[in-house]
Amino acid sequence: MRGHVASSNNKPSAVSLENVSKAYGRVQALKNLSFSVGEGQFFALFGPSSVGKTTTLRMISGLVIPDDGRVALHGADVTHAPIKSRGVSMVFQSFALYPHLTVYENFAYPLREAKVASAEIDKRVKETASMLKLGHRLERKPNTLSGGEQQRVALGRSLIRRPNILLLDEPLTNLDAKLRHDMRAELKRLHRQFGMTIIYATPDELEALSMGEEIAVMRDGAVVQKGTPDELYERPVDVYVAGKIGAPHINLLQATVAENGQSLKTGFGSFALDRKLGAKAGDKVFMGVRPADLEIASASSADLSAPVQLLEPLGDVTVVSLGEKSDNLRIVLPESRASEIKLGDRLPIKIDTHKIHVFSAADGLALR
Ligand SMILES: Nc1ncnc2c1ncn2[C@@H]1O[C@H](COP(=O)(O)OP(=O)(O)OP(=O)(O)O)[C@@H](O)[C@H]1O
Repeated sequence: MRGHVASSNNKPSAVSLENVSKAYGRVQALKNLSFSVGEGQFFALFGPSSVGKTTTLRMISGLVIPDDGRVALHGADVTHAPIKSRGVSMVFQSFALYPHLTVYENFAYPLREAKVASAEIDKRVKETASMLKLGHRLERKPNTLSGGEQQRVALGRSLIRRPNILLLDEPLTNLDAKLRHDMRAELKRLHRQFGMTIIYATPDELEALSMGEEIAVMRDGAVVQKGTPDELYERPVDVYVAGKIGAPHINLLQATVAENGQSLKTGFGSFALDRKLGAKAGDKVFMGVRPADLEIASASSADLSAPVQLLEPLGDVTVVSLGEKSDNLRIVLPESRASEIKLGDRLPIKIDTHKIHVFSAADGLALR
């Protein structure tokens, strides 16, 4: 996939991985993985545990050499280039700080190594500490800090070098909810201010969607789909991506393609589609519809009606599950509307047919 090296405007990508593979003994951590990241982009690498996110970042930084494939930075092949020459800085999930040095000296260390002048070091240490709310901890040693504070020191030690490419491996995992929220905003601000390329690995969907200008969704050591949050939400390539992107999760109903190839039969009745599917009558599929694309309608305009099985209040909205047997449809209602509803009530529902996704039951791929 040579086309991955350059972005659409022919400028080289900041980072490009082409068909890289890596095995650890019998574990195939990465399999023919390819993706590219534009210069200055905030890019998210998203997928569950063990999918290969850390291995991918380590390969970009030079800590792991691929068994096969090619790694390029700014258009130059670095597959076998030494770590130091790459201009890449990585914050690990399990951060390693210098235990005998104070927070100040942990921050200053990479700059002293790079022979930066003391006045500049002092300025940057204080700036970084204040940004990470560590100004009052500068004289402490790492082992006297909380896990979250230690993680922020690790982050600061990478940021202070103003790297061209910053790799962040689940950097906010150890922080409490409030600090995570603040740190996300801080990272976005830093990105705007310094314009470096950031690749941010996370198993957290909301984090990937809120941080990433583009997101690569990973499964089994490969990228299944790369796109903006909207592209992934609107046009998932398969049932896996559809299920990973969007909260509450997309509804997936077992369905059969009807005679005309243009409607689906489900446990909730038949639904006309706005297009003819590339599938045969009788083919088994999944009909995907997002909770947000269902609404309560008047009885005369409803596409289906079903009893309320479960009400899950989430504060300002409530997730309402409808259905009788195993088939189940979730819709999201404002709390004010949901408060009028009781278990067992039959609700008339309208589906936005333009928003129906169809996936092959055989291989999970989207049928357009
Ligand atoms: N040094 C290693 N030796 C052996 N196996 C490894 C090594 N590093 C990674 N693996 C294996 O490779 C696979 C991918 O691991 P990786 O750490 O890249 O996943 P991840 O998506 O970052 O997961 P997590 O979110 O849990 O960190 C896993 O099955 C892991 O056990």
